[in-house]
Amino acid sequence: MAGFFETRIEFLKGIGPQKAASLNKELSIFTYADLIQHYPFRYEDRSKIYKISEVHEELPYIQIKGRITGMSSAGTLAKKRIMAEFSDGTGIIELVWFQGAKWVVSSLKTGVDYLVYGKPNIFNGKINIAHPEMELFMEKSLDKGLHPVYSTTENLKRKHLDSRAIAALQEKLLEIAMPSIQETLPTELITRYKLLSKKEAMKNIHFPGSPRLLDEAKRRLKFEELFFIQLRLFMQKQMRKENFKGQIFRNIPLLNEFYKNHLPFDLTDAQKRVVREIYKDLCSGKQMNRLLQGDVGSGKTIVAFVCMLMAIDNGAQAALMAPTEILADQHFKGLKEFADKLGLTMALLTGSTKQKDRKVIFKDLEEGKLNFIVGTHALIEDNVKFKNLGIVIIDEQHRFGVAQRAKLWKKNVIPPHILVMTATPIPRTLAMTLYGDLDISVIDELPKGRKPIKTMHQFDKDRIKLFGFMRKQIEEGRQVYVVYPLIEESETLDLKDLMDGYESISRAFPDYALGILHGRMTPDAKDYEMKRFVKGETKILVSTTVIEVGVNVPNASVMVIENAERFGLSQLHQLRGRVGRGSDQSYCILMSNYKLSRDSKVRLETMVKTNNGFEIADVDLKLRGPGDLAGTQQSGVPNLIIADLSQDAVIVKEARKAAEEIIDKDPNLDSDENRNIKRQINSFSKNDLNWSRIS
Ligand SMILES: Nc1ncnc2c1ncn2[C@@H]1O[C@H](COP(=O)(O)OP(=O)(O)OP(=O)(O)O)[C@@H](O)[C@H]1O
Repeated sequence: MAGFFETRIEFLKGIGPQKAASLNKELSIFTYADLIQHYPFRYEDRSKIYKISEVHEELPYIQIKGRITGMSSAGTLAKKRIMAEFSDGTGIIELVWFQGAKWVVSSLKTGVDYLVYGKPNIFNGKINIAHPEMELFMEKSLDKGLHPVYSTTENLKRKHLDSRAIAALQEKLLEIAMPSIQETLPTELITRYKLLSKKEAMKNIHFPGSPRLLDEAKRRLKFEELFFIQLRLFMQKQMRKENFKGQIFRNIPLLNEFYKNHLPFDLTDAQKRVVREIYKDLCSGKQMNRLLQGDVGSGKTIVAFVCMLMAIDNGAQAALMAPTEILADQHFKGLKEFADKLGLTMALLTGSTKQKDRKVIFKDLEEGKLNFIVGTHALIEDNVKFKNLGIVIIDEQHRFGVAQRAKLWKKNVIPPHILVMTATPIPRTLAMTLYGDLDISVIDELPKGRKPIKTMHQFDKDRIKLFGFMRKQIEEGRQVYVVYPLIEESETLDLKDLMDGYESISRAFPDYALGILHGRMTPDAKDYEMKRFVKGETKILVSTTVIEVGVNVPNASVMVIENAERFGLSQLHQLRGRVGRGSDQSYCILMSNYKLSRDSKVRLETMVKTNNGFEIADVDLKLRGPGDLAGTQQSGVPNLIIADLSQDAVIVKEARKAAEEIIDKDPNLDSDENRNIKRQINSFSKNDLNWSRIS
């Protein structure tokens, strides 16, 4: 019954044009497929009755049975609160209704038993339930089993469809839909991963037969959703490997010379391993698409340079793209030293490169006079053309979109090899989904002699102690960063904080030169301040987060982060990564006031507890959820219907493994056992539906 699920919902009995309009508008439900995939967001267990004496605020939704023993009200007319005292003989709990609940007073009775359902909260030291669901108690109301609760069309009052009404629609739809629900996974996978069938899963996700069946239904549907995402990623990767030839860069004379004569240190084993992995790709004849993950300070830049040499060694050009001007500039200066020693030509291209210099750069690039170029996203512009671009290295990919990555491809007849470097640790589950079509290399080792950074959390009142500590470090020859938050919405206010901070530090350190750095300064002024700090002329750099990513001043050993509670975890980790880049013991001091939200507390405690970027990323993902991780919004976190990347790491791994094995064995899904998958995929491309849609 192809097309059944594309039927518009107004054809379902009980949905007239008004209800349909409200479902369309409020819940984006247009078709049977949309409705059946409008899964409950929680379930109510109406079989258990709690004693009031057992109730505490940590419990989720609960049910209690008892009588109203008194009513009262408080507040002004506009903000009126109505309270009922509710007792079951073991204790008393308060039920509360806020404004607009006049009917409560008139409809509630004393002297009769009620079943009350809601979420217990604590208010003024007392437990209460706000806006509970209430019904007169009858034996039959103690229904066994779990009841679905759906998000509803609350805002359109007149055409309101509450959760019960939606449940009734689901019941009707399921009944007629059953014969059309097709299995989307091969039997072998269902058996191996002990999954429910699609039909069973759909039935139980809406109307669970038991808590165990509900868990299994969720697992099955999450698995399916993630499996098809992974499958698509592997298919894309496979297609690229088949269709795109890569330039072969086998000769490495310059690289050898650099390695023997100019490399300032021995590469770590992890760096060597990654260089080998990349070299293998560049000799393979296939286009490389690789993600290089390495924690802050793990030495990715030198690996990038070595890879660029591989291209230059074979007559091609290389490009390195950074997310900010400061960083592009720093890469340029760092790499120029090496380039000069090897007699290579290079240029820097950013938004502030002057027009007349641009013209020269464009010409030289196109004529092949430049071996490599470092820049910001200015490199993506259409008028930047190369003679033969062999490799593109993108630092901090998550700030560029996937689309921008694709644009770079088109800069050469044979697409350039692409290496994406990221220091922001991405939790593995997210990396698998965001970068699942890339091969991944990891630098999981810091250069020798690095001491773990000591992190401390201090309160604002400890400032005198802090200044004493900073002074001691400076006297020992080190330098200090003091970072203030700068959040766009409150930029003026934050800038004032920064200036006040700068002034109080200059009063406390009249004998030392200070620098200041923020986003509103001109590029020249920023450059001047940064240079002074790099040279060691300024001892303290008071800055906003413009120094967040990649800035490398190995002599700086103290990072003070003001209002640390206002930063996200990955940002704190990035900032901390600006110290501990040399062999000195380094410190990170997180300053905050006393009043901290629960999340801020977890963030600061995590920072104190661990230096490991991946652990930090996992906590971050749990706190914020995948869609919200810094910079990932536009870069392809898929819109998931049921799976949750922050909770479902195990299922992501299983689904990925299953997808990989299938594509390895049967890349075109031709075998009989994969026909369910193929049918499903064909239906996606035909209808352009979400990848987890039912066929
Ligand atoms: N094998 C090594 N031995 C000693 N020092 C090294 C080694 N590799 C890199 N370094 C030095 O470590 C510092 C950090 O390296 P780099 O700037 O490449 O880090 P990164 O991985 O880019 O980190 P971030 O993402 O924080 O910028 C630099 O001063 C670099 O010269």
